[in-house]
Amino acid sequence: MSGSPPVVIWEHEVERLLQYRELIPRLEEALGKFSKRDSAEVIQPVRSTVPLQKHDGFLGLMPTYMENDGVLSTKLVCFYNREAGSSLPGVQATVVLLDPEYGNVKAVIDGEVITAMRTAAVSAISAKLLMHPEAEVLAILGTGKQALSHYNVFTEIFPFKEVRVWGRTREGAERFVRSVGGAARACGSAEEAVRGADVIVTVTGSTKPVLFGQWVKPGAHVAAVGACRPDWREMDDVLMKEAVVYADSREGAIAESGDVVLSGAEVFAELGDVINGTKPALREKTTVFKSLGELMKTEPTSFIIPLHYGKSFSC
Ligand SMILES: NC(=O)C1=CN([C@@H]2O[C@H](COP(=O)(O)OP(=O)(O)OC[C@H]3O[C@@H](n4cnc5c(N)ncnc54)[C@H](O)[C@@H]3O)[C@@H](O)[C@H]2O)C=CC1
Ligand SMILES: O=C([O-])C1=[NH+]CCC1
Repeated sequence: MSGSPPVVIWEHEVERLLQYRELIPRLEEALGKFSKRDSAEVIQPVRSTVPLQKHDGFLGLMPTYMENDGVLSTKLVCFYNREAGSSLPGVQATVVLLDPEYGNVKAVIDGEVITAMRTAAVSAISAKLLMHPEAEVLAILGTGKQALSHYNVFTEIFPFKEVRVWGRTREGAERFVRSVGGAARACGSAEEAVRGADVIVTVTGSTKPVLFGQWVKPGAHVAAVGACRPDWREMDDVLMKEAVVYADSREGAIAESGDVVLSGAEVFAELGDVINGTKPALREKTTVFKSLGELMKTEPTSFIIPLHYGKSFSC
């Protein structure tokens, strides 16, 4: 096996193979394993980041090893602070799967769909655990790739009665609404989108707060996905201090989230702690899930390979 060249699996194939109904339970299991901090289950250091100063962006290196599952991979992700109207992508990713025994590369997999779907699936897990069970109104701030994957999974698995979308430009929000067949409402301001919402998803490239605590309904759940640098924000101090804060990785949130670092908010628990039953899901409180994306690019990667080979492939 070590002599075989790597297989290349690209966007359309990943799209064909990944399904939320399979991804969500596998990610729940992986989040739980990670929070046990058992090195035979998952080793995943906080992402190393290389600044791309000239291009106002960063390269993130995200290795994971799951010894018990025999899976070793790293994601390479570039993310940028783009000007309004830029036609360049905000995030680009590739996942490399290695053989842990030989050290050779087994597969190079497009990371766009994995990043979009995995991130949205983990936010959906946070909402499953932390939102009010009768939540009716979803607000999405942002209109890019993550906005679309979050719209797709949240409307697939929860019965929201209303979906509101706000974007940096009115046209962007209207374009987004048309792209999902008109089932959402474009809002003229973030405040209009957020007031009274039960669940709020922030998926912007903003480096300054776009979501303010004074707008947020008590008891709402916020899945905060953007602002993955220690000096970038999506939420203000009021919200960060009022809410109970959960994260995918405690170390990641403390090192990389400007909303956590600059507000001084405490991370109450990881989602994996809630899944493992070691920390409570405080649904009645206002909750923020701070997603850094640290976790489990490996998990979808590992099951794409057998699916690609019609289940008969052995690693
Ligand atoms: N937590 C995680 O696991 C992940 C986080 N991200 C982050 O999520 C965010 C969204 O990612 P994508 O949808 O892939 O990017 P994208 O480039 O497709 O979309 C970004 C959206 O943010 C908007 N935006 C940019 N600057 C803004 C500002 N100052 N105010 C309001 N809106 C603004 C853009 O108009 C666009 O609608 C980025 O910050 C990205 O770094 C992306 C992937 C994974
Ligand atoms: O996990 C991920 O792919 C990213 N997190 C922050 C920017 C990209």
